[in-house]
Amino acid sequence: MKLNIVEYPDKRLRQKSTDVEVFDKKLHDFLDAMYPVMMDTNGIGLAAIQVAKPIRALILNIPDDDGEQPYENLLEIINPIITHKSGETVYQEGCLSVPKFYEDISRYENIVINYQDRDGNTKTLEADGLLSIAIQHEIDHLEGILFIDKLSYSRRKKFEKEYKRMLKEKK
Ligand SMILES: CC(=O)Oc1ccc(/C=C/C(=O)NCCc2ccccc2)cc1OC(C)=O
Ligand SMILES: [Co+2]
Repeated sequence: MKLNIVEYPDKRLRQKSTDVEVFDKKLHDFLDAMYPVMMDTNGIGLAAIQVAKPIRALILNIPDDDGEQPYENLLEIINPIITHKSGETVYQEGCLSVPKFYEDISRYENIVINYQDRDGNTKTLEADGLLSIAIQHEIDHLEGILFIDKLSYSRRKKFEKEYKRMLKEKK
């Protein structure tokens, strides 16, 4: 199945995603189809809503020390729940649905999540660093929240102006 990335300001990105209930081949095929979409656009994280499927599923492949993203680093996180969060960290985030924009966003430094894998098995994951940031960024997508929503009023205004200009140039 060919999946295309939905880009801001498309209203579909604002939908709240619903829990995955059935862990069948259809789900597996969809997760398999998400992977090249993320990897072909230099992504490190992608939520299902970004390919127009409002289900609580996200994939991550955090680059390792030499910047590689081997397939075995792929994380498929379904129905995530954050059970612990602490500390604070700031990172310049980007998003495949908001191309060419990067902004400093504050997130929790450490989180623990419960989630299910593609077969419905419940797992627990403790994360810090880039993985923690990425998980929080992607879980926001499941609530219809984008990283640009976290900008101050003035920074958001600046973003909207620049983004509108970029959209006009694209036409
Ligand atoms: C031109 C452009 O838009 O560049 C990009 C922007 C963002 C991205 C990917 C962003 C991404 O994977 N974000 C996942 C969430 C996340 C944000 C910050 C830290 C961890 C995880 C890739 C880009 O490269 C291309 C070719 O699109
Ligand atoms: Co994103």
